[in-house]
Amino acid sequence: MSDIIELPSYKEQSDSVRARFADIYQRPIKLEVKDVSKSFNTAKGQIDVLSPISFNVHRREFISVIGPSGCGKSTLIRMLAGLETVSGGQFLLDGKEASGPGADRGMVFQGYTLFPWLTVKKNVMFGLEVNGHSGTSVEQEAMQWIELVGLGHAAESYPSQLSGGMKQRVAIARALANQPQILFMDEPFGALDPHTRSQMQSHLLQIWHNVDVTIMFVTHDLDEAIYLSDRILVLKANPGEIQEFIEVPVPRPRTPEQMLSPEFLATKQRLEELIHPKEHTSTQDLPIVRMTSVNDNVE
Ligand SMILES: Nc1ncnc2c1ncn2[C@@H]1O[C@H](COP(=O)(O)OP(=O)(O)OP(=O)(O)O)[C@@H](O)[C@H]1O
Repeated sequence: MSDIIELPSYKEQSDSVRARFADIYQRPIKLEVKDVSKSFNTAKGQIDVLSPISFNVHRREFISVIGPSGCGKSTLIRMLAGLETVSGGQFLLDGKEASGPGADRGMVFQGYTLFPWLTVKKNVMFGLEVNGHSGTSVEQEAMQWIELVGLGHAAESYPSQLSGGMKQRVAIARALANQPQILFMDEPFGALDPHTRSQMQSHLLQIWHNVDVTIMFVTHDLDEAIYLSDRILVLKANPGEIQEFIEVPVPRPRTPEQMLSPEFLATKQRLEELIHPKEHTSTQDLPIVRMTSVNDNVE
């Protein structure tokens, strides 16, 4: 008897998943990306990093962006966050052309970007004050966001007293405190150990469940992309282009146990095909590398 499990197509959706996507597409378009491209002028000449790409993101969607190294994921997110100029095309936020950074867009990076000389509470208050909030309500507002990310007990701690996961929770609180329409996250959990990373993923889903915010999340981790997202934007490199925009067929609410479900594995298989096509070679195709003497009995 064969022990190979036949996976369903990643395009197969249960009724509840299909209904969820129908609901998402009915929501207003939060972000409309129209033929946005990017080239850099370098000493060696012009590098075309992103070909014109177009896509829409609906209100309260969770979108992940994945693709091989150098395909332009960070560049795309940085342009949409207003931290990098676009070379061509435009993007609209709530129907209005956006350019430059604004309080309507928040950003969380992989590196810890907290001020080490300020407490957790003061770090979050700083973000609010920079964006024009003032008065006694700033402290209360900051505390609300700190509680939301589960760090009420650490409000008076300094960043050096926090673990990596806690620092990223403060960064999320600081970004959300300005109530952005879209939160851009660039490999925010990339520096965390696997256990903390998976805790942070569940935590982020919980935060997103409680806050009216649309999220675009860059990651290299296929499991992370599937676990978190409604849809996954898969880019290819040289130049960066959209390969596929995948609707994740895994039902919500998500739990880590779903990572072994047929629909999760089918989606992962599809992402592997798109991102690591060369790794789908048989071991017979690999060159033989002899690192031991052929006379050694190693088996
Ligand atoms: N300021 C810049 N000047 C010149 N080239 C740049 C600049 N920023 C990015 N690039 C180039 O653009 C390409 C895309 O970079 P980007 O960081 O967006 O890719 P990425 O998909 O996020 O990569 P990774 O997965 O490795 O983080 C790379 O070849 C990079 O060297």
